[in-house]
Amino acid sequence: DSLELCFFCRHSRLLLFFTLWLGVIFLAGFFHMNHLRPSHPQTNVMFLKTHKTASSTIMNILFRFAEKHNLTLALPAGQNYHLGYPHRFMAQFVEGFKTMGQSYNIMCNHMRFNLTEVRKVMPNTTTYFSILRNPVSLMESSYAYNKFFTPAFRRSKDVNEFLASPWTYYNMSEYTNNVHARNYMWFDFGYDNNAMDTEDYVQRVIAEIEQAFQLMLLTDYFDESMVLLKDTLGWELDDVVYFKLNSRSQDTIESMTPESKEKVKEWCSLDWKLYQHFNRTFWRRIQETIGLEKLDQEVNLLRMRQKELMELCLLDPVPIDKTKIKDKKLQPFQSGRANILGYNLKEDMANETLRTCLRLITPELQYMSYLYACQFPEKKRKSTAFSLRIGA
Ligand SMILES: Nc1ncnc2c1ncn2[C@@H]1O[C@H](COP(=O)(O)OS(=O)(=O)O)[C@@H](OP(=O)(O)O)[C@H]1O
Repeated sequence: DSLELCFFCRHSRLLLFFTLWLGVIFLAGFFHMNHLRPSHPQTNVMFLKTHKTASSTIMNILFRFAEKHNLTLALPAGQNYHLGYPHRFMAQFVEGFKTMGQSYNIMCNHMRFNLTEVRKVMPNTTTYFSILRNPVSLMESSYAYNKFFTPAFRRSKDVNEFLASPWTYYNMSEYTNNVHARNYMWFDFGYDNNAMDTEDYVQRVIAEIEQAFQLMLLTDYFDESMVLLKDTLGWELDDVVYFKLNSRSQDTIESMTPESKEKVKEWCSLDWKLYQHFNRTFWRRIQETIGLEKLDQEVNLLRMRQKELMELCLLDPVPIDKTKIKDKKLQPFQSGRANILGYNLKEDMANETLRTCLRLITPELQYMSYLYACQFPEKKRKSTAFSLRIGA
C-alpha cells in the first residue's frame, strides 16, 4: 500500500510540474504576442520626418489622427513650414512653445533632430519613431527633387554623372546646401554627414539613435511598417490606412546604372550602415512581436481597406499629373525635375465621405496650414499659395 501511495505521490508531483510548465509556456506566449501592443492608443508621438522617405504620407496619417482625437500639434512658428531645417532643432521653433511648454501631443514636421530640445517640447511619455529608405533609391529621388537647389546636383548632368565622380561636383565648403547629396538621413538625425566613417563612430551614433527612437520604419517595406506602427502605438487599422503622397511621374524617375548603385553605398556609407542596421532590427522586431504570418495577414487587410477607400474617393485609380488636378488647391508642391503627382476626388460625395476622402489626399503644406489656422485662429494664416477649407 505504502509503495502504491509513493508511486502516486511521485506521479502527482510530475503532473503538477507539467501543468506549471505548460502555464509558463502559455503566459510567455501571451506576453510575447502582446509585447508591443499598448492597451490604450498612444497619443504622444514624435515623428522625425526624414527627407524623401515617404515621410509626407506618414505626416498625413499623423495629421488625421490628431484631428480625430483633438490633439495638439507642435507646428512650426509663424510663416515657417518646417522646424528650422537645416539648423538643429530648437524648442522655440515651435509655435506657442513659451506658453504651452510640454503640452503638445504630436510633432512631425521636417527638422534636424536635437533630442535635448525636442524633450523640452514633448511630454516624457512620448513615443519616438522615424523612417529610413534604401540610400540608393533615396539618392535618385533626392537628385530629382533638389536638382536646381543643391550645388553638387546643379553642376552635374544627371544622377549617374554625379555618382561617377561625386568629388568633382561636391564642395565641402557649401556644407548645408549640399546635404541632399550625401548621407542625407545621417544629417536629418542631427549628425555630420561628412564625418569620417570609422567603426567606433558609426556604432556610437547608431546606439544613440537606437536609444532615442523606439521604432524605426522602412520606406521599402511601407505596408509592413504601417502594421508595426499600428501595433507599437496601439492604434486601429484605419488609423494607418493611407494614399501614397508625393510620388513622381515615371518619366522623372531616372534609371541608375549598376555602378551608380554600388557607388552610393560607398559615397553615402554612413547612411548605408544606418539603413543596414535598422533593416536588420526591423525584421528581428517583426519576428519577436507579431511574427511573419500575422504580418502578412495584416498587410493584406491594410491593402484591402486602402483599395476600398480608393474606389470610394478617387476619380482615377492611380496618382495623376499636376496638370490634370482639377482643384488647384489640391496640387502638391513641386520641386526640381520631379513631377509630383496628386489626386482628383469623385464628385457628389456625401459630406462625411468627402471629409474623409479630402483629408487622405490633401498635400502636406495645405493640410498643415489648415491645422495651424485651427489651432491658432488668432494668428496670421500660413501663406500657402492655396488656403484650403477642409473644415467640419
Ligand atoms: N507608401 C509609400 N511607399 C513607398 N514610397 C512612398 C510611399 N509614399 C510616398 N513614397 C515615396 O516617398 C518619396 C517622397 O518622400 P517624402 O514625402 O518624405 O518627401 S519630402 O522630403 O517630404 O519632400 C517619393 O519617392 P520618389 O517617387 O522616389 O521621389 C514617394 O514616391
